[in-house]
Amino acid sequence: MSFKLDGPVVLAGAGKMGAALLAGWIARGLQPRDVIVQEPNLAGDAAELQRQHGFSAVANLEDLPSPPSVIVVAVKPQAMDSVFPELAKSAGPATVVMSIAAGKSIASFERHLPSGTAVVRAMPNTPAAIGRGITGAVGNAHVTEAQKDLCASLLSAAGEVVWLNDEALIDAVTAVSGSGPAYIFLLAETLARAGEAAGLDAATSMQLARATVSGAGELLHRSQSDPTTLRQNVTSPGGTTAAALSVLMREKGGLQDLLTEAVLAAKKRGRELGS
Ligand SMILES: NC(=O)C1=CN([C@@H]2O[C@H](COP(=O)(O)OP(=O)(O)OC[C@H]3O[C@@H](n4cnc5c(N)ncnc54)[C@H](O)[C@@H]3O)[C@@H](O)[C@H]2O)C=CC1
Ligand SMILES: O=C(O)[C@@H]1CCC=N1
Repeated sequence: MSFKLDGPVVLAGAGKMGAALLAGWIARGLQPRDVIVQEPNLAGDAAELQRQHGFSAVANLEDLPSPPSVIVVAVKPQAMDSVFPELAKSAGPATVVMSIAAGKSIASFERHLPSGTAVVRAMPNTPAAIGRGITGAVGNAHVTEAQKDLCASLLSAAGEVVWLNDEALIDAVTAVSGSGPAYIFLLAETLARAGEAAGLDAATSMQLARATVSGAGELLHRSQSDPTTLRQNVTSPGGTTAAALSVLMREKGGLQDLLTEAVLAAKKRGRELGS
């Protein structure tokens, strides 16, 4: 994968999501000398990546040596007010600012950045760490084709990219795929506990649940069939799966109701984080 750069790629915030993106970029050929991480507390996966690859790190955005091609903002939405003034000083006229912060609108960045600054708002997810993430993204009118290509290269190093033509959809993307991995991990946890209730020991039940969730995910990934067909393939008429699905798919309070309520709660929280 090629990254066309006029200046460094700066990652502001190398926590869980920032480190996942960074791992993807380096794995797909972004040279560590082209990366600067801004992180007041370099630890965990990001510190390990630095040990392995030796990119530079600074504590503050004001310490950057030259205007970046792109600043990827991966700090918590709640911390953004302290980041905006630093961003405004460090972004040059050719810098694209790409935020992955939940809820934070393009307009909130534009208010703090010099007029005409290119801003992309993106929402990735943690499978980015293994190149199997998916990101929804949308840019403002100042994003050039070259800047869009650069952002697309950085995001596609982490998996699939879906460009949206309406920023209003980003909170829904956040609720489905940004937060979505947590729903699937909860499914694995819950399935393991349910296995214990059915008589299995904890370790065996977790082994079965983990392999089932990851195997079903991989089958969905590789198969041409849609999820409905794959589900039907498991379900023998009058059999065990049908018995379980009659509980999960019951008309009131079934998985459909619960997941819809959960996704709408995540979407609402995204809006709140932005205001
Ligand atoms: N964790 C996830 O699954 C996803 C997270 N996001 C977004 O990514 C962003 C980061 O989330 P996580 O990586 O989960 O959080 P995190 O807390 O693990 O990482 C945030 C990092 O930003 C650093 N940071 C850098 N400059 C900072 C400053 N000036 N003030 C405060 N902290 C500063 C913190 O030290 C920390 O390491 C959030 O905005 C979140 O909405 C987006 C998609 C998925
Ligand atoms: O929980 C959050 O707010 C972030 C955004 C999407 C996933 N994690």
